[in-house]
Amino acid sequence: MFNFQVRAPGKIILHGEHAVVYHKPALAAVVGLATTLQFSMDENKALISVHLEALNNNFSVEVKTFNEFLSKFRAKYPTERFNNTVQLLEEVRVELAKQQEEQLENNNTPKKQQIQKSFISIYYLLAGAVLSSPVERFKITNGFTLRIDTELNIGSGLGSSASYGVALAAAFLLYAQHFDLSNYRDPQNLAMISNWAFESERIIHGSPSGVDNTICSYGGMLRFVKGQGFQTLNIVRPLNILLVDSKVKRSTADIVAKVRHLSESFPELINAIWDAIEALVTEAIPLYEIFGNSKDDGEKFEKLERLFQINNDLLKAIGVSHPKLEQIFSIAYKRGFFSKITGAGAGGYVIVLLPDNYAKNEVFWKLKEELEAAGFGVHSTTAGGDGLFIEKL
Ligand SMILES: Nc1ncnc2c1ncn2[C@@H]1O[C@H](COP(=O)(O)OP(=O)(O)OP(=O)(O)O)[C@@H](O)[C@H]1O
Ligand SMILES: C[C@@](O)(CCO)CC(=O)[O-]
Repeated sequence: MFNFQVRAPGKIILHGEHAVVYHKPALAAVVGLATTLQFSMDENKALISVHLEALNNNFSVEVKTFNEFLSKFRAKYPTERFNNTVQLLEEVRVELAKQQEEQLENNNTPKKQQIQKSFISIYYLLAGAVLSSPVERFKITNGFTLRIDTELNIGSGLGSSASYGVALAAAFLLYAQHFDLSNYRDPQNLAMISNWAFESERIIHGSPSGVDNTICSYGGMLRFVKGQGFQTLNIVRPLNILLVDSKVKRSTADIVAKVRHLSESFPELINAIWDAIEALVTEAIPLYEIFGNSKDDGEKFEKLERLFQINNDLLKAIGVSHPKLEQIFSIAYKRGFFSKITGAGAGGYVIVLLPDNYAKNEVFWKLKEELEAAGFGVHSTTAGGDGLFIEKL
C-alpha cells in the first residue's frame, strides 16, 4: 500500500436544520475548511498507531491483536457477505473497553468520552472495511500510522464529526481495496463512504439525520431529505460566506433533544414552522442554482438575504438562539449584512452572506474588525466547493 492523504471538508446547513430531523428538506453545502488524514505504512512495525492531533491523544493496537479480533468475529458470524454492522459495533465496544482502560492518555479528563467515541469509530470503520473487502479474506499484514488533524472547530456546527467519519471511511475503504485513487469519486463509492461515515456519526451523535455525512462525502451543495436521499444542486459557482464562531460550545445531540421536547409539547405549532421551512427551501433552490450567472445577480442576492433572515427568525422561534449569537446578528445587520444560525444553534457558528468582491468593500473589513474585537472567531470561505479529495503522498 502507498502513503496517502485524505481531505474531507466540513459543512454548513444553509436552510432546513432541525426541520430535517422531522423529514423536511434541508439545503447543505461544504465549506473550505477540512479534516485531513495522513496514512503512512510502517513496513517494520507491526503496530497500527493513531494520532488525534485535535484531541491531543494517541492510540495504538498491534496488528496481531486486531487480526485476532477479526478472526474471532468471522468465526462467530460466518456469513459469505459481511452484513453484521450491529454485531460488529457491539463486539468493537467490548474489545475497546478492555484495551482503552489500559491505554487512554489523560484518562480522567472530561474529554474522555469524546476521545473514546473517536477511537470506537476508528476501530469499527477499519474492521468493517476489512471484513467487507472485495478481496477474499483480506488481511492486515503491516503496521501503519494515521495522523488526523482538522481545520474545523470541534462541536461548533461545522460538521467536524461527519468530516472525521468521511476521512476515516475513505482511508480504510481505500486501504481494504474497495476502490482505488482513480474511482473513489464514483457515485457507488461515495455512497459507500457516506454510509460508513453515517455509522461513525451514529456513534458520536446518537440519531443523526444523515445530512452531514452526505454533504461531507459528495461536496457541492445539495437538498437532503432524511430517509429519502438527496439531489445535487447545479450551482454556477460557490457562494461567499463569512463563518463567525460564537465560541459557545454545545452538543448537537442535546439541542436536537430539546427541540424534540418542544415539538412534542406543541405539535401543531412546531409543525407549522417545519412547513414554513420546507416552503423556504423550495423558494431558495432555484435562486442558489442561478445565482452567479450574471443576470440580475443583485436582485437574486437580495432575495437570498431575505431568506436568510426569515430562516433565522424561524430558528429563533424554536429557541435555538443564544445571547452571543444575537450579538453577532446585530453587528452584521448594523453593517448591512444578513446572517443566520447554521446547524444545531444555541452556540456554534453563524453564517453571514457575502456579496461578490466583498474583499474590496471597506464595510466588510469593518465588520470583520468589529466581530473580532467582540471576541468572535471570523473566517471567510465559500459554500458549495469541492468535496472529498484523496492524493498519494
Ligand atoms: N479531528 C477529530 N479527531 C477526533 N475526533 C473528532 C474530530 N473531529 C470531530 N471528532 C469527534 O466528533 C465529536 C464532535 O461532534 P459534534 O457533532 O458534537 O460536533 P460537530 O460535528 O463539530 O458539530 P455539528 O454536528 O453540529 O455540525 C468530537 O467530540 C469527537 O468525538
Ligand atoms: C440540527 C441538525 O438538523 C443539523 C446538524 O448539522 C441535526 C441533524 O440533522 O442531525
